[in-house]
Amino acid sequence: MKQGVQVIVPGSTANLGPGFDTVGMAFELYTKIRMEVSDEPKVVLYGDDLKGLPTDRSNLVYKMAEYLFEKAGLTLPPLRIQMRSDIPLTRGLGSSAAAIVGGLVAANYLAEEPFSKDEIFQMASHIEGHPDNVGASLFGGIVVAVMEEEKVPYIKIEPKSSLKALAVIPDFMLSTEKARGVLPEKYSRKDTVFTLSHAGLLIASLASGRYDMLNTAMQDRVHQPYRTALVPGMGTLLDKAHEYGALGTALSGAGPTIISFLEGNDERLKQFFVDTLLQNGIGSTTMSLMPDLHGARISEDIDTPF
Ligand SMILES: Nc1ncnc2c1ncn2[C@@H]1O[C@H](COP(=O)(O)OP(=O)(O)OP(=O)(O)O)[C@@H](O)[C@H]1O
Ligand SMILES: N[C@@H](CCO)C(=O)O
Repeated sequence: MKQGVQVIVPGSTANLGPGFDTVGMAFELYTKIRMEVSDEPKVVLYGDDLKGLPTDRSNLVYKMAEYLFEKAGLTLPPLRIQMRSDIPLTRGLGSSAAAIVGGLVAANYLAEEPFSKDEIFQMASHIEGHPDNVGASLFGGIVVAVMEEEKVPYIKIEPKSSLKALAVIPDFMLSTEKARGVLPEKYSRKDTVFTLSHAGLLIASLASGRYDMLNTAMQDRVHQPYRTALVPGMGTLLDKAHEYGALGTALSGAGPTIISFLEGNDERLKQFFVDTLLQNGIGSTTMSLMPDLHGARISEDIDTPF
């Protein structure tokens, strides 16, 4: 067994409008995890972003190591896990997916790689319940995936180097569980066809680099209309961001972050985002984001200070 490893995992946006539970895109925004065999179990958290998370075996990353070792039929030794993250927690930028992918990838390395990357993807998708964020975190770029019983077939698309994003992150958390709880069980044929056809156009637009189509393509009727009530100002942001230079805009994952894609300067859009949320009584911060093209990466360097 290997004695230690460091893994860097990108955060991501999921859905991009109509690609609900299907499409994810990774960003240069990272969770860093160092996992080492130790005398006793311990999780050490650095920085403000991870404040409040468990520092014992109940931490999600620790649980992923336990899960992977059990699946491999191995006994997990006590681990010391150190972690820091730039991904805001519970805001729709894939923090849980990055933790799941990071824990599995690090533990797989310690266990001498009993599982392939595709098998890790399957595990991560089933644990998270959908493949969109975990696919982007694991593989980087834009990942389109479908979840079947046994397999999770996917295709990775590389965005053009001109494509970037602007995220506005409201000053409140919204758990994925709560944001999924407001969705209906059934949809009309009209809303299903609307969303299917826009999802098709979204993938064609991303695969061909026809980003001029994104504003039309990123509309959906499966989740955003039901989640609007959870994020004051969201309706205005989705309707009007195009007028401030956005190519297309959506709720990021389960929210509350809203994300726009763009190719030019984002100053006007930033102001519009912050002002609109403020008018709705919500403070926020913005992040200019570049796509991450590589996904989770392993480093054997566990000697430099964390
Ligand atoms: N680095 C981490 N270590 C341990 N647990 C984490 C870590 N990051 C996230 N989590 C867990 O995941 C929860 C957030 O998951 P949730 O799915 O609600 O939000 P998200 O992943 O940030 O957003 P979204 O899925 O919409 O992109 C946190 O409350 C915490 O329990
Ligand atoms: N596809 C998921 C992403 C958040 O985990 C959702 O929108 O609920």
